[in-house]
Amino acid sequence: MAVGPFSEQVRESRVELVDAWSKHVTSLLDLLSQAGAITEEDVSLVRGGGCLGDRDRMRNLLDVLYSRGEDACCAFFKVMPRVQTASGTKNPNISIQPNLQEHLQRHREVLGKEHGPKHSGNIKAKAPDSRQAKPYTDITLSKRPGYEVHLQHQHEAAMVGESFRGHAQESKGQGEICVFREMYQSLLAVPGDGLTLLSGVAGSGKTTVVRRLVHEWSSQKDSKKIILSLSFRELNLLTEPDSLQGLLSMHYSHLKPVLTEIMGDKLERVLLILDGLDEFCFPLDFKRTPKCSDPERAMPVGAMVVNLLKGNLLPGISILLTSRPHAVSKVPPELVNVFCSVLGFTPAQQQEYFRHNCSSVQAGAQVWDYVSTHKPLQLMCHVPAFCWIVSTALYNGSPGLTQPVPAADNSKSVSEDVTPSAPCIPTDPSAVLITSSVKTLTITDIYCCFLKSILVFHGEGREEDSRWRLLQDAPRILQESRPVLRGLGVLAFQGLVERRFLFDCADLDRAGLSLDRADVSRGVFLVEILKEDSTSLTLEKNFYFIHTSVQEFLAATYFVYESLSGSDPFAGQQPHTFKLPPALQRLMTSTSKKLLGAKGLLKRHVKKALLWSEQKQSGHMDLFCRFVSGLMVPRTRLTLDGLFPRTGSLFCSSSPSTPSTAPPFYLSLLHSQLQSCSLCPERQVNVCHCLYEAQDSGLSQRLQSWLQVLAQMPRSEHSSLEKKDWSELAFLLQLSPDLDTLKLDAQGLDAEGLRRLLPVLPLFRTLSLGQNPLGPEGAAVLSKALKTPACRVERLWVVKTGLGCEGVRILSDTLKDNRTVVDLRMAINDISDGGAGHLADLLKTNCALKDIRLRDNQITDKGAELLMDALTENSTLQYLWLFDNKFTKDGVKKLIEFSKTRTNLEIKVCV
Ligand SMILES: Nc1ncnc2c1ncn2[C@@H]1O[C@H](COP(=O)(O)OP(=O)(O)OP(=O)(O)O)[C@@H](O)[C@H]1O
Repeated sequence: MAVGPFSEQVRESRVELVDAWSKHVTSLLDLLSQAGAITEEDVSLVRGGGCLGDRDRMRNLLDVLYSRGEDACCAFFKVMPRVQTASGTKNPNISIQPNLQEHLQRHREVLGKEHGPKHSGNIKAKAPDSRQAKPYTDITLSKRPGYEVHLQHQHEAAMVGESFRGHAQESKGQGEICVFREMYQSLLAVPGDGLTLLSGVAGSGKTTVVRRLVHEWSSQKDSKKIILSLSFRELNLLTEPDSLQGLLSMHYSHLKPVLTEIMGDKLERVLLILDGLDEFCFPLDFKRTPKCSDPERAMPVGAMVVNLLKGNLLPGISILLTSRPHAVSKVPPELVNVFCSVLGFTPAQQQEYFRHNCSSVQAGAQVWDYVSTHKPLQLMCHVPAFCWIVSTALYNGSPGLTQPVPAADNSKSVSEDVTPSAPCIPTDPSAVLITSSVKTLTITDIYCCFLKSILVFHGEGREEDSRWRLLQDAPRILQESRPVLRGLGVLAFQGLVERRFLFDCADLDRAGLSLDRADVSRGVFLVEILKEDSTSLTLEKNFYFIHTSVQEFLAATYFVYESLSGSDPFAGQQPHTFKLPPALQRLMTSTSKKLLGAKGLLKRHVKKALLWSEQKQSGHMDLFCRFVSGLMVPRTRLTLDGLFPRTGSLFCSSSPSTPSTAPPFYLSLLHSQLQSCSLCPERQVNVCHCLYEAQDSGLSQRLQSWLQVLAQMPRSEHSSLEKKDWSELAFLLQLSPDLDTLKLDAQGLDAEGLRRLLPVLPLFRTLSLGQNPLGPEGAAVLSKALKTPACRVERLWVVKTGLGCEGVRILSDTLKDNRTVVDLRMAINDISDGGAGHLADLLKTNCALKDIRLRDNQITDKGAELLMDALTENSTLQYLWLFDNKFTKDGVKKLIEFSKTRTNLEIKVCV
């Protein structure tokens, strides 16, 4: 039985509680049993056969609650306000600590316990030794006044590491780099900063920052700040209007007696944390929500949040709001005082993370060595949640991931009598991964190993077994896990289709995942994959996958499993459309199976999945498709041997060994998707990620050729780039965090090619794209890149790119709002006086450009006049190159004279 603050309060306030609540004992019993906090047996025990009075029944109830522990006592305090509202009685003061300081001390203790450091998902993690005493690895953040939004239509996994690119060189315009301690100090300062918005991709550590902040504050007795912390996941459960006062007193019942005092004259001391805006399912209408400044007035929870963020409710408090990037734009920029981004772990912090979170220093070093030599992996490891997934996968080591390496003698004999597909097993499992580089590592490989390691090593009663015995037994364990994995897959897939990330007990039941069943190892597994959402605002249990990428992986596992088994993964997944009766559904499936055959059906399903993701331009299916592509590789599936049905010679009749690429039909499906011009650039890059996961054999050669192009090396005879697919280059560039300059002069790059590079164009400081047929359409693409809020382009070199007057017009319009480009080179573009006029308009408002080069552009004296006129209003331009244009002698003279009048401006012209 867990004793905590609520149990203590039940014990200590026994007399007051009996006095005040005996007359409500029947309602309390009803609500507590509905909430599952007490059992039927408890209820009859409390009633005592019907002959007891209210006070005795109340005493019995308190005894039962105390014996049931902290959760039951907490439930008791939560149902109290409901009884109170229903009966209309005034709340009896149950406080035993009338003094504000004592209440705040108690509050600190409660929050401190709730926000204590948690070990990552592994419930069987060993007790931390002295090396692991540090529960958090420091994380890198950036901080700046104001607001920043990210590229839309991009899966957040694709944005991983992008923020670091900008900061590697300097932090100009991107905010200053800081660490947790600085953020902690500014958030706990009195008075505070108003609204601080903390943005970061999934798993980047926002909630961990919140936990650490609250935990450290709880032990700082002299802190003047009073922290109140709520998560949007909890707020989602408030379907009925409520007042802020009601909400807080329900959430923090121990603060109830002093809430009015806190909300009265202590507002500048309050820090309200609202965690996970992206999960909030109610609309936030900042324009039309009625203003409300009364904390006692009931309103829908969306209106409450709007009024809090606008400062109508509790004016003067500080707020820390956390969100994934895609939801940041829900908040109007003018309300945000400080914008922080979680950049994640730097390589040094990753190394430190592995040192502290692997079972030994040596294991940590090996994992780091491996990660640091695999760029795609290292890029993903900027995100702490990936570090955990990667270290679990790598450390536990699944030999299925790689080819066998020469095994130690003693292990060789062991491996020989394992299943035929099991590879040799060396003495140290991690060594398999660390030493072998036979197979390219994909993200799917990592997730397969992660899942296998949890299933095989983390089950109840497995710790005594040797790792080798367990690995030998893995196919059996995986086969036995099929039902539970299928259930998780159904849940994950359905959630993905409906964009749902929180599931209730009914969802779990429908997926056959009832947690009540007495299957211990299955329970343990579920606990590691599905986290219970310990909401304190209602008593309903909710669950979410430990990380969204794990949900996406399990959805893909389910999808591929069903497709390989000849079933339709989409069956029953269209809740809003007409559903066939199950018998008819089965009949149709078996008929199409006969007509199409297993191979035809599989083709049909994967095609549908790819098309489906293509239609979801939001990108939320990107990672799912990557995993499906990875799992189409028979060798990758081998890591989860025992789980997938054996497809025999379905797609690999000619191959005696397990194929290490996806079947040809699948690869050609991806290639034809890549050719499609209707796909948006981000989706096209994702198709390349899919090709990478599917182990397309030509991809690595083509990437090598792209590297030669980037290095401006003469194309080798054996170059595999007969036809350039610019999406592949965009893919390659996404994996290259160190690139600062994109130099693609004279590469035949046209507007369509440039469009495919769009996701990466804004990331570079120098874009050198001269001598390419870009034309005005290309200028329009560049314009989109320059409009991206995260744009870093400083030097835009588009010499001889066929821009013409129209292209210059498009670029000039965009540059009016751009603050990053300082150097614009557009010689030999035939821009004429019309183009010069557009640039002149630009110069009247732009304060960033320092250098413009316009050699050989058919500009006459008229164009020169327009430019000089505009330059009288511009004080930032330092160089204007006008060689080889069509000026008269008079025109040249005027330009030189004008230049002399400007000390900071040099105009170059042929004399
Ligand atoms: N500073 C840290 N030190 C060690 N581990 C960390 C740190 N930050 C995050 N982690 C690990 O990453 C996991 C995910 O972190 P967290 O839940 O804080 O991310 P998040 O940004 O809130 O994600 P989401 O947007 O999905 O809610 C944690 O469970 C923990 O294992």
